[in-house]
Amino acid sequence: MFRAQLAASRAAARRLYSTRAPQSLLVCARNAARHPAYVQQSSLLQKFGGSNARRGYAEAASQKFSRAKPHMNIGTIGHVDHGKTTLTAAITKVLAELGGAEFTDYSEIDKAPEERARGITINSAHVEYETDNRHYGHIDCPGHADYIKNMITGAAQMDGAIIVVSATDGQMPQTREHLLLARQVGIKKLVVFINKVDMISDPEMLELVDMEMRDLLSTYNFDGENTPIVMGSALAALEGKNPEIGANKIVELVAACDTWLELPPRDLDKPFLLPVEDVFSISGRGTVATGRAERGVCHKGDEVEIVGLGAGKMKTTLTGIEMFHKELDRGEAGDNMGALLRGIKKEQIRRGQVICAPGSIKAVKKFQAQIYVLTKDEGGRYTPFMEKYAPQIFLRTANITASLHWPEGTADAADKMVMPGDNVEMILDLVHDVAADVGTRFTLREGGKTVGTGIITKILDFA
Ligand SMILES: Nc1nc2c(ncn2[C@@H]2O[C@H](COP(=O)(O)OP(=O)(O)OP(=O)(O)O)[C@@H](O)[C@H]2O)c(=O)[nH]1
Ligand SMILES: [Mg+2]
Repeated sequence: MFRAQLAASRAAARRLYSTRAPQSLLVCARNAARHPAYVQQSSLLQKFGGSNARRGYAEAASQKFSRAKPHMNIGTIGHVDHGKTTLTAAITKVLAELGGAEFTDYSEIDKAPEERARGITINSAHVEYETDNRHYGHIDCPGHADYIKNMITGAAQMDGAIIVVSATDGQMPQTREHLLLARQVGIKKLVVFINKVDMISDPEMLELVDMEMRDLLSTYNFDGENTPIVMGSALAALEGKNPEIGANKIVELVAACDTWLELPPRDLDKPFLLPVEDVFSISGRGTVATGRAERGVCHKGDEVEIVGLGAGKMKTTLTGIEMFHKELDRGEAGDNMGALLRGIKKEQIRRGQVICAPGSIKAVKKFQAQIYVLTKDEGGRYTPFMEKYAPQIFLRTANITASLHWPEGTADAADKMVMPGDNVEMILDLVHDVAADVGTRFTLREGGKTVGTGIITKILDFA
């Protein structure tokens, strides 16, 4: 169905193009011709991330606060029942009293709405709050599977997280699994909240949990030594009792987020990258590649590189930038643009490649990735697969066959099955090279349906 859609939108784009002045660099194919991941990404972005969240904030802020605070997406992660939702509610409560949030009660957070991310249903609640320095979007998921899906698909990308661990249990399997996933999806820093201290009378016990958590953080390559650890009771804060372990600790926790968690670089500050969606040849002017700029800024006259699908490192110059049939001197992340390329023939560039700042991204042929395999209810496979399974991977606008293998040293690799619903780390061997980095997300498709989603954790082979 997607192919048909794509063909139709391209045809529409061509028709539109043929009715325009030939000088026009066009960007007509943009909407429906976009990679499905793009459609998802942009709608999700609108919903949770980027500009809309900021706009939403700006609207709220215009009534109360200054508009100038930077935005950051965080969330609560950790083992089942350790108090993630209670803590989320408590943060909104305490900050509401300080004028930086609207109180969202436990029950409202826990009946999280369903969101669809690339065919995967994720239950997640989003709340917002702000401190003196920042505006936060905060995500809490009701179930372990939802955290896994959310983190791998980036349905609501977390730039940092609060890992909640109950003082009564200490670290548990999902504490570890969420830490590993946080590492895999590129979260660099975490803050720890040791919860339920109201149930512990022995201070040595708390010290033990503190030490254990620092060790565990270091095991997963976080800065265990310096990570702030706050001990308190989310329930006390939510119920407005014992401020010394309740509200005061929430204030301390939020201050730790403000100072320890680092703001992600804005898309505009990253090196320029434009995934090529379509290519046109415009008589008298040359070759134009169209697409939606993913990150960075470009200017007319910039030197750029074409990467992926056997391009090597083809260098060229951006001789024109156009949006909505107007010529511009500058394009930036989020723009649907046409890029006129000097000395490049139409046959030399194609959908699936990227146009980027020279040296900013490499073409890869083999990588390791964390993959979530969709269940049949999510539209995925009915049956398990084994090593050497070869689906199509959709990465930005590229569509490439890849074969899956277990990492070296995996026991019983030849017999090991991957079941729908599994979260696995595997190696992908690509038929063609593609521009990609650690942290790049992709989907796995087979017979026209999405069967999985993944994020690159390690590059193993460059083109
Ligand atoms: N005594 C005590 N109980 C707490 C505290 N924080 C949370 N709880 C209780 O622990 C239970 C689990 O809390 P939740 O906030 O639902 O935990 P969760 O981590 O969101 O759980 P899942 O979403 O199911 O993984 C609830 O019964 C809470 O009332 C606390 O500080 N002290
Ligand atoms: Mg919960």
